[in-house]
Amino acid sequence: MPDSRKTFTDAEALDFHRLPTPGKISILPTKPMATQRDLSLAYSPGVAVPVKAIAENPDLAYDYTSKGNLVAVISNGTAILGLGNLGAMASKPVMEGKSVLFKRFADVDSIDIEVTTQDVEEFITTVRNIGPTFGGINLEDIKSPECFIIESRLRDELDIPVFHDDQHGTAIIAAAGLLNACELTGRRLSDIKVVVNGAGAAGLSCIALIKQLGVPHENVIALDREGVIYRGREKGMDQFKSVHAIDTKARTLDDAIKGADVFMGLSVAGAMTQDMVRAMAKKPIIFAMANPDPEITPEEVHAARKDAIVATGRSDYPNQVNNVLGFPYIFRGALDVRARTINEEMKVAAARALAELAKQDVPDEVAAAYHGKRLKFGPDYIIPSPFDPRLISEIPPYVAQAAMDSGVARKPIADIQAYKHSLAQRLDPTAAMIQRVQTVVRRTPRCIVFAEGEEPAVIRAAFAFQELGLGRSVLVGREDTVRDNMAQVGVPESANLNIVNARLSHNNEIYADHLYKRLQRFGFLQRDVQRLVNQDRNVFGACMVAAGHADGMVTGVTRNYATVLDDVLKVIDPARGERVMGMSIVLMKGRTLFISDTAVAEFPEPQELAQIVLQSAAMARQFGAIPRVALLSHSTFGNPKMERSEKIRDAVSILDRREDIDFEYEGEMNVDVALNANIKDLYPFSRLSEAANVLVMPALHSSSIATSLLATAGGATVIGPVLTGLAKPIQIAPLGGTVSDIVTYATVAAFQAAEAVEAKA
Ligand SMILES: NC(=O)C1=CN([C@@H]2O[C@H](COP(=O)(O)OP(=O)(O)OC[C@H]3O[C@@H](n4cnc5c(N)ncnc54)[C@H](OP(=O)(O)O)[C@@H]3O)[C@@H](O)[C@H]2O)C=CC1
Ligand SMILES: CC(=O)C(=O)O
Ligand SMILES: [Mg+2]
Repeated sequence: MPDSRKTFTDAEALDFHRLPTPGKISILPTKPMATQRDLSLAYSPGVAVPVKAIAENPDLAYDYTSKGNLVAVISNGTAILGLGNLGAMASKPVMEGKSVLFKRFADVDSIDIEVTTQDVEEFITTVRNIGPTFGGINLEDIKSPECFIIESRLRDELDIPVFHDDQHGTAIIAAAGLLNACELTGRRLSDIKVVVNGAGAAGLSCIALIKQLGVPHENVIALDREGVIYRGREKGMDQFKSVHAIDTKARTLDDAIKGADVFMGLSVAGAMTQDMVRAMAKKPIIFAMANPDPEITPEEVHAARKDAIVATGRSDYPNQVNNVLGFPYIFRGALDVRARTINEEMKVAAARALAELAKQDVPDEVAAAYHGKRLKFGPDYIIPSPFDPRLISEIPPYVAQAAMDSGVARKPIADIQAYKHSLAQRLDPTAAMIQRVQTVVRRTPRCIVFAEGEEPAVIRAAFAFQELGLGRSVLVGREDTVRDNMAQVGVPESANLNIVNARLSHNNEIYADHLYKRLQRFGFLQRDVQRLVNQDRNVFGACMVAAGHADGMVTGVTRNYATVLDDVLKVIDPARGERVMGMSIVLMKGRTLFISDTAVAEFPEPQELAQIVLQSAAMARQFGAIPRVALLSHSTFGNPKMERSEKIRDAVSILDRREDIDFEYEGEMNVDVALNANIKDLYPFSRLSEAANVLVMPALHSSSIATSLLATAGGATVIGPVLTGLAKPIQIAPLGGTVSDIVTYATVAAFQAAEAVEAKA
């Protein structure tokens, strides 16, 4: 079945996994390993001290090793998503994916382990023997009924949480969705008739949890490949299915679905038909949760019934009922109290907390995940989105509290409110920032010119930009070449990308006139500017933006920064009262820094530095930060006395004389004083209330060296230099930039254009 929703090609999925480094995870040290002394402490002989301590008291492994924040994702590949038994090795991409989601959503360190056995005893022995290494074990994609035996035995034999995600993770999310869908359709759990297709790991666990929440045993019909699981059936039965067998005349899904209120699919793609949907009760609730393709698509359901509430396991439809909403947060809460297990109380607490969260007002970041659409509790929003940044603070405290109340916490949390507040800081700021930018862009989609439109990477970026709902893309280039390259990189003809050939454009004359007016007194003849418009794609693209035929431009992949900037400045002036400058956004764990000027002014004078401070603060604000600006130097508040520091001191004095500054700034100071709260205590008169987040550098070489160093040696993500101070949004991507670099810069250009529109409104 061709998947019309897919926004990537198979080749892109493979490249994503292969490049730049194979796989999705790596391991980082948390201690310095630089000196002989470090080595003596970390390894022999220093390591002997914690070894002896743990030998005496194994619980100390939580204090002296990474155990307490480490979860193993373990599979044997016997039920990979809905793809079936494809073996341990084939399951590795999914398991790495789960590991990366643990980290991304809940800052849980996680490693995937694929066990190459389908023998239950062998699998149990393997996991039992390696179990104590971890703070918890997440079993994944192990087929039923073996998964039930494996999980139950390991839960008994290990004193850490062992959680089969496909069973309980899925059940928790499905139960949360069901609670809300019932509320929306005026149903009580005690009255509903439920059909569950798929009586495996996920299906049977969903049935158990919804029964625990109040759905009567007789009201649930379960089906497997053999049809209805009725009392007395013999074929294909086992003790786990038998528990849910009921007295019924129904034998097939067609029989069972008649008049049902709820359908839960945990089986395979295409198992449900439109006729079955039509046969259900009023306002049917349909959770088609098979992955990667559901039992029935939302389009098919809605074509058959307008009154249905539909959920799937996929991220590209509303109502994603997927265990990604559960396992990161459930383990976060469990690990933080060093829980011995994840029990029923903790699961119910998670389900109820998730259901409640969907009813609260939705923040912008969530809207971003839904292409800028505002969400409100209702049929298309019964469950929070996986990108909801509130999940990390809202779900784990309930899980932790339930663990404490039910007596399975080794280390109770004394102040649960303080714990709740600490959780948000675990999120990587990169994702939050990108989401904030995308929210604004999607709310006001803009048209962006990709000046180097014949380049394969640029074509792919333009396609991705449009597919991500960030705006319209215009490629500048010769149509034949662009189309040939589109075919080569697998961008379909139907992609609807606008291609403009500079030489053939009917606006050519307008652009040449515009340029001639600007350049005639700078040695350019009419024919010179005509040649520029025809031949220089940066000039042509910038002319499109200047004339209002596009909202912004991205370029820079094929030419050096200075040349590109020079081309652009031929066409576009600085904004009134501003200077053209570059700001780099540096994202490191727990910290976002804005560094400027990283692009233009080589040795800024005091007046220029003051202007850089003003623009940097404004831009940091645009990106969602409360600016605290440090004007950096080699010296701190006059020590040591240096000639170059005088300029910085003068810039501070200029700022001091202004009366319109509504943000914190201070200088001159060295970077350690700006960023290190302890050193800051030596200067109690400093006007920075906390560590600085905007660093204004004394010169271009220092800003450029600092940002490159952070990126290469410090592992930071650096976005930029983001160009600012031009009258129109133009962004210059790095020479040889990747597809994702180009998309990022195009998004920033679109963000600046959208902000300008919003500021005018
Ligand atoms: N959205 C989510 O978060 C999650 C979704 N899932 C999805 O649920 C599905 C099942 O996963 P899981 O429980 O782990 O796998 P299992 O292998 O444990 O169970 C699969 C079940 O589906 C049944 N089945 C297979 N084909 C059909 C069919 N045509 N009609 C009715 N029943 C059928 C099997 O029947 P039999 O017993 O006769 O073999 C079995 O009971 C997968 O598609 C998976 O992607 C799973 C976990 C989470
Ligand atoms: C989501 C998931 O775990 C599955 O489909 O198996
Ligand atoms: Mg799974």
